[in-house]
Amino acid sequence: MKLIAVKDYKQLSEKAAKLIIQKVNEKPDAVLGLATGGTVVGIYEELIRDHKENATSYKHTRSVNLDEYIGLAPYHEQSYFSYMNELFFKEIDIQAQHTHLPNGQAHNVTEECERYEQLIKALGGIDLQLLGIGENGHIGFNEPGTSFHSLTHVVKLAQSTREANARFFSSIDSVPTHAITMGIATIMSSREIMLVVSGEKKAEILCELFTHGKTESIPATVLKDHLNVTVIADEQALSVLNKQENHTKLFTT
Ligand SMILES: O=P(O)(O)OC[C@H]1O[C@](O)(CO)[C@@H](O)[C@@H]1O
Repeated sequence: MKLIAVKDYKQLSEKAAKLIIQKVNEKPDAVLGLATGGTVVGIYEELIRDHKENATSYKHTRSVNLDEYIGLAPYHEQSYFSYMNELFFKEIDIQAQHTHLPNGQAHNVTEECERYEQLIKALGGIDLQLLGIGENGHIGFNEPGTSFHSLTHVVKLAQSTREANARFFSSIDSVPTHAITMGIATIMSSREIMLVVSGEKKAEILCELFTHGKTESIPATVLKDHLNVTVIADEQALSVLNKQENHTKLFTT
């Protein structure tokens, strides 16, 4: 894993956006794997700013999102469908029919998982997958213990994940209990992966990611097996790792 250390959240957002813009300029019909959550908000803001100032076009770009809650109406303000439309898609020129999320309202969620997996294949696979990380090491909604061989599937959300995401809802009871997520093998099939990590709350897990061997109890450690992963982390997120002896060996950038 290549590590890019940046000063703060602003620099993280700018750096990550720059790499996404580069990808879209190189390959206008790229398939972008997109993420939700708090960390990536600044990246979408940067991409929107760039789209308005420099006219980077997403007209031919396709997108697939990592995950979606089960049971929220698509237009519920906390559905990831709403999140993506409100915070990104409606501000750029991406075509609605080119944007994809799992359907958390499907009658048959197992079939929906299969459909989503086939869709990613039909699009030709993911060129660049953007990832955040949960405090417990989850990627997408793949909680600790998820098989590294998993494809798109239904997950029961860890209580800690529901608590972490409760800040977006009126109360913890309103946070859905289940979600559909790309599996770990689905994520790993992306040609390139960018993991963004910001803030003190992520410092312990980021340190574990770099210092721990590969283990299904820390889903993100699977990324060590991927040949093209860039981690962008800010000073606060790196604060625990920076205290480790020999940590500089881990830095490639
Ligand atoms: O950026 P945040 O809000 O800390 O979330 C980290 C990760 O957790 C999730 O929000 C899921 O809980 C992912 O979508 C995200 O990548």
